[in-house]
Amino acid sequence: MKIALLGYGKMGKVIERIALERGHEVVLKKDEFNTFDGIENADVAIDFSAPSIAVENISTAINQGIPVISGTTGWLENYHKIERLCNEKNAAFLYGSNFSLGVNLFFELNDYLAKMMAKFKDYKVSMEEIHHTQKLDKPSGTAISLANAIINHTEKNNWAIENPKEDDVFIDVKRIDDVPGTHSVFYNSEVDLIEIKHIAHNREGFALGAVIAAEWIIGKKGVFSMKDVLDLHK
Ligand SMILES: NC(=O)C1=CN([C@@H]2O[C@H](COP(=O)(O)OP(=O)(O)OC[C@H]3O[C@@H](n4cnc5c(N)ncnc54)[C@H](O)[C@@H]3O)[C@@H](O)[C@H]2O)C=CC1
Ligand SMILES: O=C(O)C1=N[C@H](C(=O)O)C[C@H](O)C1
Repeated sequence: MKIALLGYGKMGKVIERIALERGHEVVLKKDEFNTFDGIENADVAIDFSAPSIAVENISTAINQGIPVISGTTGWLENYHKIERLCNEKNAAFLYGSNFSLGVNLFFELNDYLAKMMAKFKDYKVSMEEIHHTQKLDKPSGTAISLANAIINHTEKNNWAIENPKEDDVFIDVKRIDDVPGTHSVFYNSEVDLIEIKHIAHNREGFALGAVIAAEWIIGKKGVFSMKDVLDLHK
């Protein structure tokens, strides 16, 4: 398949290598120094760019009728706008806060644990996310997905990265050089601590997941998530 890479930074480069290894072709590497010229030749667009540019990248591809995979985080206040555009244009769009298989399994584990812990009020839930110092958004998109699942199943109503209120899930955000992404969920009581943790060793898992999602979305119409790609919940 012919791929337009929207964003050609740390992730765009790993995605390019994995896509070429899997026999695909890259027809556009869009960054801040060029235009969308050539996007019309793509079968699919993969957006790993920046919070400020993601909506423009995704809308441009959808308006051309090109299916889009987006892994960019930090733009979700505009998610419904993109969802509407996708439906209006009868196009295909898939956002994932994290494309790695490991994190998507971790999401399932987090969901199960949150459901189970909801009735054990002695345990206080909190989270931690650690990423490299170049990351633009906080908390991470993955941390927001994890927190939203906890909010769905417990009496928590929101998440907070500072001064948490009683009904907030506190997310402790840490930035340390070269950390690809570490997420932990804690349930702490007076007597013990339950912790679940995912550590990405590198960016390969994110990139492979994005290419697999791009292969999967060809020929489909609608708004999807990684649950659809991985056939979880079926
Ligand atoms: N969903 C997932 O599995 C993952 C998501 N991410 C997210 O993907 C995004 C990109 O991550 P990285 O590649 O590490 O970042 P990066 O900073 O290394 O690369 C971003 C690229 O976006 C493009 N870009 C930035 N500003 C632009 C502008 N104003 N106009 C046009 N192009 C622009 C440039 O090509 C830049 O190199 C981030 O939002 C990050 O949080 C990162 C890893 C995994
Ligand atoms: O910016 C990153 O690097 C990452 N971003 C995603 C996020 O915000 O959750 C996914 C991964 O943790 C790496």
